[in-house]
Amino acid sequence: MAVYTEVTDEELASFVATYDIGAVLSAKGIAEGVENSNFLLHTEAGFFILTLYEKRVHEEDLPFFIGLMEHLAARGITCPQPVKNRRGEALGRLAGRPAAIVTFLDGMWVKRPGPAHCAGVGEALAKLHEAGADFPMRRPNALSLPSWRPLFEQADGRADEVSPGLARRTLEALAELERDWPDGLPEGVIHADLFTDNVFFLGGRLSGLIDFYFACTDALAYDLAVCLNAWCFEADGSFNLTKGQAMIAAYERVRRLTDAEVAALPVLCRGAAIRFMLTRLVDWLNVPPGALVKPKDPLEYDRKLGFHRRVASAADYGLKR
Ligand SMILES: Nc1ncnc2c1ncn2[C@@H]1O[C@H](COP(=O)(O)OP(=O)(O)OP(=O)(O)O)[C@@H](O)[C@H]1O
Ligand SMILES: N[C@@H](CCO)C(=O)O
Repeated sequence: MAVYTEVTDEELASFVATYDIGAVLSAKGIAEGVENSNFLLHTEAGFFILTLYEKRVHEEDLPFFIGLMEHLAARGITCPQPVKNRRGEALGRLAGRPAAIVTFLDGMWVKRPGPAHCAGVGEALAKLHEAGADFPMRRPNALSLPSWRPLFEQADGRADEVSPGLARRTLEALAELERDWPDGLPEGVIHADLFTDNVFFLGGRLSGLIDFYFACTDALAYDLAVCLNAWCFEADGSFNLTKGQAMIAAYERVRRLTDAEVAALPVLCRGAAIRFMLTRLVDWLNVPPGALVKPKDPLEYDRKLGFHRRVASAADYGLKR
């Protein structure tokens, strides 16, 4: 459960009193997520999500995230909407952290996605890319290639404690990525963390997207690589070609990939895998004392990286041309 910051009843009541959403009836820490502290907030006006932004979210980036959620919603993407306080502000401070209240989205995330869910995500991702095209703000991806070696260094020589050989495999993959990382691909707003727990479904249909706190300006096809990693592998570590096909085809029905994006897909998938392996590794080795959080397994992404390093072309992910 991700609650890093505890909030007293008094602090919460006076924070909520600055909004027009009635008094607090209850607030429960949410048993999912690893990044921020999230609470399901029930007030006299209904249900909301209260988020306290933690270590990886920089306060100066919050206007980008808040503005993006408003921009996307205005273009038909269902995502949480920041609730403004009586002074018209979407961002406040609570228990010493930056904090916001956003609207509650109905739906459930799926633990075992099938090809139809993957198709839903492919379509939603391409629509998000199109809807973000005229978003005026920019935010560089703080977790792209230049950050990976420093992240590995934060693991402080302890990678092999997690799995023998992990340090060598990671350093080899990093060197390949530093040599092969593509330039000049079509860029725009990307979600950058569209994992299964950030996509809600209602009655089999995709009903909304959440957790825009890694969103940034980067190669659009990198976002597809993140989703192929997060949605299209089986528990035994194998890549499910049917799911990959469904996701890529649905994406391309909305936005066709360029030849350069198709050629770059394998290296982008390797990059996405190492990004999540490294943040998981650092978190695995540094669980804050007393935090209610279950760190995620870095080795899942080490295995995915191993698969991508053997891939020859985008056809191995199910792209048909
Ligand atoms: N707007 C929302 N409506 C409904 N439920 C939400 C909303 N925002 C968050 N949640 C719930 O809270 C959980 C954690 O939220 P979120 O994914 O934003 O946290 P996080 O710590 O940033 O997680 P992650 O590890 O995915 O980065 C979600 O899985 C979902 O159950
Ligand atoms: N989605 C990420 C956690 C949030 O960055 C992961 O599964 O590692």
